[in-house]
Amino acid sequence: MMERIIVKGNNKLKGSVKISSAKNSVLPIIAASLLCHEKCIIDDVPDLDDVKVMCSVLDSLGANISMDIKKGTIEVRDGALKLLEPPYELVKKMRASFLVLGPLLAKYGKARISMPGGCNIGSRPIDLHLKGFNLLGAEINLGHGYVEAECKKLKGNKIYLDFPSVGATENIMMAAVLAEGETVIENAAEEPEIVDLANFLNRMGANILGAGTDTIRIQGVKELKGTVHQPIPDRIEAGTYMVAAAITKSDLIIENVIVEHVRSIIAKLEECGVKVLEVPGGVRVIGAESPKPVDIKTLPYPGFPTDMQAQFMSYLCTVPGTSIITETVFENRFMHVNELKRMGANIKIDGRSAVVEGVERLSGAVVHATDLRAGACLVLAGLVADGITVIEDIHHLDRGYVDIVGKMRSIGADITRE
Ligand SMILES: CC(=O)N[C@H]1[C@@H](OP(=O)(O)OP(=O)(O)OC[C@H]2O[C@@H](n3ccc(=O)[nH]c3=O)[C@H](O)[C@@H]2O)O[C@H](CO)[C@@H](O)[C@@H]1O
Ligand SMILES: C=C(OP(=O)(O)O)C(=O)O
Repeated sequence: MMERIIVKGNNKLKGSVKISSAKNSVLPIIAASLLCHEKCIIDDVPDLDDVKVMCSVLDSLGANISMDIKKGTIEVRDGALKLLEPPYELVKKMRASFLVLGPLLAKYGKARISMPGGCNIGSRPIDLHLKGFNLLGAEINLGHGYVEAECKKLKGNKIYLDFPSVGATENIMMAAVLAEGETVIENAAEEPEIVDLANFLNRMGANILGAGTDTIRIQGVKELKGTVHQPIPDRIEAGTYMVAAAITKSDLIIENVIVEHVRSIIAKLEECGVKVLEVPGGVRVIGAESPKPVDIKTLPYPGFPTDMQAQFMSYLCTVPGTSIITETVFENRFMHVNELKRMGANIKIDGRSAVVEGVERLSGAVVHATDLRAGACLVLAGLVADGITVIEDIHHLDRGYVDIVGKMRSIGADITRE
């Protein structure tokens, strides 16, 4: 029998909850530790399935990697690899595995990796990653579902991204740190996780300027050394608990939040009438008794994150009036709509927009998580639904939320896993 999450609606939440380190920072940082032979230590790593998969990818290549879940540290050392081809079985589990391509190419001049393919939120091509590697001088061959990349020595170049892709910016940045000369990434992604990765690389001895803006300049260096790193807090996990406070009309403290990273989420909550106060190390969120509808458009950072779209939709399903949510980052990220409708939500999809009419009450139902954030949106809806919500396919949640059941229980939610 598959595990399920059971939520009983109607409890107010209270107290405080601590946010873990950012999954989307830790994954590229683990990949980046392949770039040197010395020991890299990553502290406070979140206990997530995706992090374990990334460790297995490095392990499969022959890197000496260990994860101490209790202490929350990962150590990677002596990356004398025996293999430059991560196994398909691991790559297909998680798209972020593709981020080892940049480091492998830079350090070993060669790699072979299966194409990650589509997933529930869109087709997710990798053309921008490959265009970048190509401009750095790599020869790329595609065939039989694999990408083969090879180069003698990468050479810096100017790379314009047609879209500020997070993964392409990271992959190209990791390849360029060991290339000869200067690389300039234009229209680069500006997400905080890009800055965290650049800080990690710079501490290893790389020379990267401009991470966090749309132009990143990388001067190649000969080699990198080991370092110790503490990743940034997870802004999407923080946003999810902020919405938990809003949807249940509760007063919650959310600890370990960099407020700057959640500005767009705060702006939208405040537009609804929710109070968000800055407190030392985090935020206090006080739900609105009579919230107002809002329109939301997902955009690359600093715009509203697509990874918060589903969770915010759950909230807006309970806010009287009409809200319009437009998804511009992924072409198919409304899989949660049908599940929310099973819980009594009134949502109509019109192209890349969802028109949400707030309903008086959601009703508990058996629903299934179609992807990670869809799973979170169902937990949030379950917190206020009439009766019992049963969420299936919760392995998606284990990819990206540290102990969501334990954390929600600790603030008063009636939620169990069985
Ligand atoms: C592990 C990780 O960090 N995942 C995040 C990362 O995913 P990921 O790095 O995959 O997302 P991207 O920023 O690359 O994708 C954004 C858009 O660009 C398109 N695209 C991307 C690459 C490419 O070569 N060609 C192309 O067309 C994608 O199809 C998508 O429509 O950023 C997304 C956007 O903030 C988040 O939702 C994910 O949680
Ligand atoms: C879409 C996400 O992750 P990934 O890019 O790993 O699929 C996410 O974190 O919401």
